[in-house]
Amino acid sequence: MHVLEIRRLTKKFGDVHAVDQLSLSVREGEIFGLLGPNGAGKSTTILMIASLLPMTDGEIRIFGRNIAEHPKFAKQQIGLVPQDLAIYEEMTAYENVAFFAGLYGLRGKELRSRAEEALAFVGLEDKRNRYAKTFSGGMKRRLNIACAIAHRPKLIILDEPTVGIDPHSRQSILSAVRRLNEAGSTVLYTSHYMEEVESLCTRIAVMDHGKVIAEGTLPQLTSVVTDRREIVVTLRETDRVKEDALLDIPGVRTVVRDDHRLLIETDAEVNNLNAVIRALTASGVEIADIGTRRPNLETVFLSLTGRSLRDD
Ligand SMILES: Nc1ncnc2c1ncn2[C@@H]1O[C@H](COP(=O)(O)OP(=O)(O)OP(=O)(O)O)[C@@H](O)[C@H]1O
Repeated sequence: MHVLEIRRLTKKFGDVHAVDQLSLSVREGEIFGLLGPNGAGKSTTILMIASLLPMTDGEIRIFGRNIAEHPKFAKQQIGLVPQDLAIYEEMTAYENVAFFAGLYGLRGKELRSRAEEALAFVGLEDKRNRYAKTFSGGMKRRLNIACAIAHRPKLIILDEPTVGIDPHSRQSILSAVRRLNEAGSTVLYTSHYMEEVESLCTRIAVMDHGKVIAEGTLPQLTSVVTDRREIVVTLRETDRVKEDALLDIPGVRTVVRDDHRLLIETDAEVNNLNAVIRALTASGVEIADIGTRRPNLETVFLSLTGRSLRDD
């Protein structure tokens, strides 16, 4: 059964194709990852799924029903955790969750027990009476999640829920997502952190410029680049790097600068590490660290687009 089906979804902002003929399906029970760099179109896609932004073209179905024809049904099935916090600073944690649960039609005893349950889910039960304005960034993100899940939605959509928060809150959020999934919710999770998507998601769509450029399980996605390996060099500064010299080395396919790192995609069977080190030192750069790694989602993105996922 498909919880979500998107067909040829398009959103234009003037001349910008934020989402461009995007099609994908999410099956019941999945944690489906939407991975892409900033500006790929993830948030725009999610806002259209949640009926918060009109689409330019295309179709979205939730449990087989077109959301344009069944907006109320669609809304009941979805719990949206938006990227921008949607909580009230002047209300307590409990009041926030109860308010959103009320918007979804919960009342009385049921509302109270579901609100408590949602707070416990994100580990905020002992902070229930504290005002949201006193919370840390990570606690606000967790409260944001509690607000979206009290009505027990079948599809939970989280838009980059771990951006800019402390490691403890990040782990707590990832664990809450796993437990929500184990308790029966299907999850659509967007991120530009490849490590999160790799460890959390059962299936992944890689997005770039409003389109899905690859889709599958992690082994399926990385199988297209098993003949590759990545040399990751950390440098004191990348100004002096001569990309042409690196690209002349046998086996080297692409060279991408990513902040203070150089990502060099190379054929797996060619032993060219020494040649890379020689080329770098010859151009006068100082190597802080160098290593190789097997293909991961970043390699997949690099080989498909010639850019780093963190090229933002
Ligand atoms: N309201 C808007 N008006 C004009 N352009 C927009 C609007 N919202 C988004 N865009 C543009 O659409 C494209 C996709 O943006 P979107 O926010 O969906 O990307 P994203 O993958 O979610 O990235 P981020 O991680 O930065 O949120 C970008 O080029 C963005 O500038």
